[in-house]
Amino acid sequence: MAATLIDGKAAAASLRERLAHVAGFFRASTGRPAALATVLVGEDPASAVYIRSKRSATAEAGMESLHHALPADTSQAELLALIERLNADPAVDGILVQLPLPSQMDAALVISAIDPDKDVDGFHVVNAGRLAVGDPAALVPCTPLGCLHLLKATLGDLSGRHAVVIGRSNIVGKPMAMLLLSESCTVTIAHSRTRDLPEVCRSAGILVAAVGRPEMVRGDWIKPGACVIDVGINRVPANEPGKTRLVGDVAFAEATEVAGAITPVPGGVGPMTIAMLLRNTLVAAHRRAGLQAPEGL
Ligand SMILES: Nc1nc(=O)c2c([nH]1)NC[C@@H]1CN(c3ccc(C(=O)N[C@@H](CCC(=O)O)C(=O)O)cc3)C=[N+]21
Repeated sequence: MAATLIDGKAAAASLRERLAHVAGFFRASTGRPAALATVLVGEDPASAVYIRSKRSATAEAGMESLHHALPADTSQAELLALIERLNADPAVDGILVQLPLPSQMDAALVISAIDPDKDVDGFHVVNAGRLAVGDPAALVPCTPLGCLHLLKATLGDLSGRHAVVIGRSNIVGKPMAMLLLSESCTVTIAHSRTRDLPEVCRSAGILVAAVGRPEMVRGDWIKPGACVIDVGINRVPANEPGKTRLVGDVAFAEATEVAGAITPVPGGVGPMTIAMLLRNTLVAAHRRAGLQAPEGL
């Protein structure tokens, strides 16, 4: 029996529709749109594509997209000066500095310069700390937030389930584990050094793969009926010469024969990441305006 396909594209579309209503409410109550400032340094083509989708999603939801494109040879001091201006600008609710940054920049230092209450990526150590201690003021990284949304939509209450997260990055693995813990899951964080990784994965009712290795998770690593969330977005050579295709961290064709439900790549977690960026921007905007954000946003 093939697994249920978790349609992230559809879930993201319906979330974005709801967010557009909230954005309209915000605009009507404050007389200004919620605004997201994006910063792109250099011309990495993949980053340019991602920024374009984020900007068009922002505008489509009735929010303002303020973009700053800086040349690849921008100094760190210049970037920090821009962040200071955006921090001080009352019309800016969210600041996103697209990663990766060019090599002359220290990404951790740049992120630490962002006002935590405008840090809609949730990458600032203050937001990581807030998430870790369960402070509702936390802005939570968009990708794990999107994964959690899909898990709850698929499974309902997650409490007591065993979740295995493969990957320990600050952007996905660690915050994902924190979110699952806050939902009362039993959480295992596995990684490249984990002994008997397939066996650990086989114990998971919820398996989140965020390692960045194409199709690493095989069908026989999956517990029958498990819910599998594939965070990987890996570009690999396609059958046709010169062409590429996207695959996840999970070998989809094998996994779908075993899992109860699974996200595809593309069309799974990726679209949810962008929807959650809009969500975080609206949350930040409401807080900054002293307004109560709608329940369940
Ligand atoms: N400061 C910062 N914040 C980020 O959130 C951030 C970043 N930097 N750097 C790059 C990564 C990557 N990322 C994605 C967002 C959407 C899709 C997405 O929508 N993917 C589609 C299609 C992808 C395609 O066709 O290439 C899908 O999975 O269906 C993917 C990846 C956000 N990132």
